[in-house]
Amino acid sequence: MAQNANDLPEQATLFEGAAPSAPAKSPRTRAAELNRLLNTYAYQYYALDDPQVTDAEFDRLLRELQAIEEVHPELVTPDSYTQRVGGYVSEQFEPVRHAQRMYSIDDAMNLEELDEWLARTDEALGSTPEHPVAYTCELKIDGLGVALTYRDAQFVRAATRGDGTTGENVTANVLTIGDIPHALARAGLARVADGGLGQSVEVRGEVYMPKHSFVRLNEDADAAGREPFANPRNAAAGSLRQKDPKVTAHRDLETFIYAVADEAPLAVTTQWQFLQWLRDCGFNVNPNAARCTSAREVHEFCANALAHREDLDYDIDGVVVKVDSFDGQAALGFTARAPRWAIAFKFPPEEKRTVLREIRVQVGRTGVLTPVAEFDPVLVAGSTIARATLHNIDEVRRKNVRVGDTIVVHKAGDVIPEVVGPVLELRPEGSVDWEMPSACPSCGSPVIREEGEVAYRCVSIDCPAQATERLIHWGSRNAMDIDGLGDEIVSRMVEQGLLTDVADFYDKLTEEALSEVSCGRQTVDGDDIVVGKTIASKVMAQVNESRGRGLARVLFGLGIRHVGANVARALATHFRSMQALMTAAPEDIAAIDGVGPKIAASVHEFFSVKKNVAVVERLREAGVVLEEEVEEPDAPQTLAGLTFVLTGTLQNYKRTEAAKLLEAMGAKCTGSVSKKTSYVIAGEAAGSKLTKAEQLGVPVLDESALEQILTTGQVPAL
Ligand SMILES: NC(=O)c1ccc[n+]([C@@H]2O[C@H](COP(=O)([O-])OP(=O)(O)OC[C@H]3O[C@@H](n4cnc5c(N)ncnc54)[C@H](O)[C@@H]3O)[C@@H](O)[C@H]2O)c1
Ligand SMILES: [Zn+2]
Repeated sequence: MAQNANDLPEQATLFEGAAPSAPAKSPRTRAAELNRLLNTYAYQYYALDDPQVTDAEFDRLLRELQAIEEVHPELVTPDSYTQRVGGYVSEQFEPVRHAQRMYSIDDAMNLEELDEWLARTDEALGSTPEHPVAYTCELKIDGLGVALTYRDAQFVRAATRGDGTTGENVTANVLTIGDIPHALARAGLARVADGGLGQSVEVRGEVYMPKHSFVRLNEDADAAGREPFANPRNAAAGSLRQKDPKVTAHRDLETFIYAVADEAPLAVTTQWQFLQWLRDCGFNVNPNAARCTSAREVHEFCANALAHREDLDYDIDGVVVKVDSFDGQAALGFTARAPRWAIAFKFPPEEKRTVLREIRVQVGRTGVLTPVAEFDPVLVAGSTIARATLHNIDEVRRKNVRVGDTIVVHKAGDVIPEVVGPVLELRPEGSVDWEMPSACPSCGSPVIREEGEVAYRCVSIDCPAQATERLIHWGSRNAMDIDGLGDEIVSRMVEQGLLTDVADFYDKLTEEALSEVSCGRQTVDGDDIVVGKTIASKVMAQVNESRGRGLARVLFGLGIRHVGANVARALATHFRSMQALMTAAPEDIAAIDGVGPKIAASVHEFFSVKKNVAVVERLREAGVVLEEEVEEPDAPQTLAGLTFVLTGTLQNYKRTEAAKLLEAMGAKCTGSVSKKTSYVIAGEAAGSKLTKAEQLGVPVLDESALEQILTTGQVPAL
């Protein structure tokens, strides 16, 4: 075990909220004030997907309110924040009343609180050394809770948690999420009271955005001058709660399902069995779960989860510990806002204090000036960070940070370094608000701020910073992916005139010249260290290889304003060749899903500049592929593991043709019926195979069922 949960990092004191020295208020006043704050913050968080304080700060305020109410029960009102499940129902969506309430989960902020809960629960359920109470430990996915309803085994509705009683109907949006089965798979239905027919089953889980997709989405937001999302949870919520499901479809969302509204019709008796049932039904279930029968095992699971938190491609904010047996759960029941049979062990936020030394302005490849906080290096969540983007001047103002401030930093969604805010008590005297420079720090041209835009930019065509950033961007991971092209080396090459535009990589740069470039470091004797032959040849091999990356990456790499990785892919998929895109009318570009007039205008503008067209032509001459091979997406392998036998005459298919289609979804098709056959599909005048199937009890489907399988990828309930 790499880390013991007892060694959890200490939590930094937070920067806002009631200062410890605030004059004592009456409990009633403070409780009212806390309720007001909590409601405001919750509204911004749930309704607007735009949190104004950190989760740790929010939880601290909630805890303070709970503590006051514990001592003064007379202050507990039905509408106190402690009595409700946070969340809002936006008028954008049709309201949905949940058949069973959706709850929050009480928190354990440290191991002592977790142990207290375990001891209390053990006691309530009469745990003994011979028959210890079992707990299922699961990762607490930091996403957005949703409820999915299946009727007659078919997906019919999705709703957000909302305020727990009423949620938002987001069915159309959820339909665009790839991993949600449209029909419950057979293996799971076998364990529903009447085979699933006529039953309405509501499962619950979390919609989340993978970390790598969150990073890409924010890169796109930066390229388009849109506001980035604060963390993957907000990105997921913002993406799902869209008026237009088409927008949702372009966002990468995934799910983990872990609960059911009413377990009565299911032939399972524990959470552990239930998770298997969900898998049998075809749901995505998180593989990192454990059934534990002692506090020690629960601790181990928590420590392990914390140690591996960063290896996961999704954000987790703790571990949920649940009483395993459904009978035990029923015996304990619920409070007003949470089940008594579950607890969320919350990971401490990895927040650190450091000192902001400088706000440096970076000139991006599109000329946007970005303020970047440079602070004393600190170790946060496993790596040392020393800078974080502040995005734009509005953000600098909102965060209220000044050079010289002691600041709190963390990693948003565990990945992106971020300044949380200043520790105001430690602000040095005489500090002043930071101002955007009026001239470009790279070329000295005056900077401008376009009407209605947050960004300041340098519009000088020959700005060397823009050239450098463009060249670095061309080599970046989501663009041409040229490994070994460090920022320092690129800017040296620009200074030395080796590189001016991206075509130079292919028709000008030589291994020889690259090997002589200084990499910005010096030997102890003060001599420049150069790139050298070995690295130069590796980089040039990557440059050569990058010729074949395809149109989408080229388009993204060119750094056209508003064209992020996702838009580039949409354009490449639609037009398939640079030529077609370059000659396309703006209306045709704008008509593509997820593009629109603003991007279309920007693309059109880019190709109306002669210099840009010349660079593209040189890329073509240098053998860079400017076409996109669009592969037809493979059908999801929803029938994997199933064996079919086709017999008789089908009306609309040849048997071989139908077999091919089933095989494309992962099924096996054989010629003879055995005990291993999952299904026989029988057309007209089926003979001995049908009889054999009936003898062996192999289920028989007709052509309309086949039709359903081919359209939904799932075997309909029998
Ligand atoms: N920053 C802010 O302004 C702000 C405002 C409001 C709320 N919040 C944050 O939101 C959270 C409180 O929200 P909450 O009431 O939804 O509680 P919660 O998110 O802490 O816990 C309950 C939720 O956990 C989810 N969950 C994830 N994995 C699960 C699993 N394996 N099993 C069961 N449930 C699982 C479910 O959706 C469940 O509803 C806190 O973290 C709080 O800090 C922040
Ligand atoms: Zn400039």
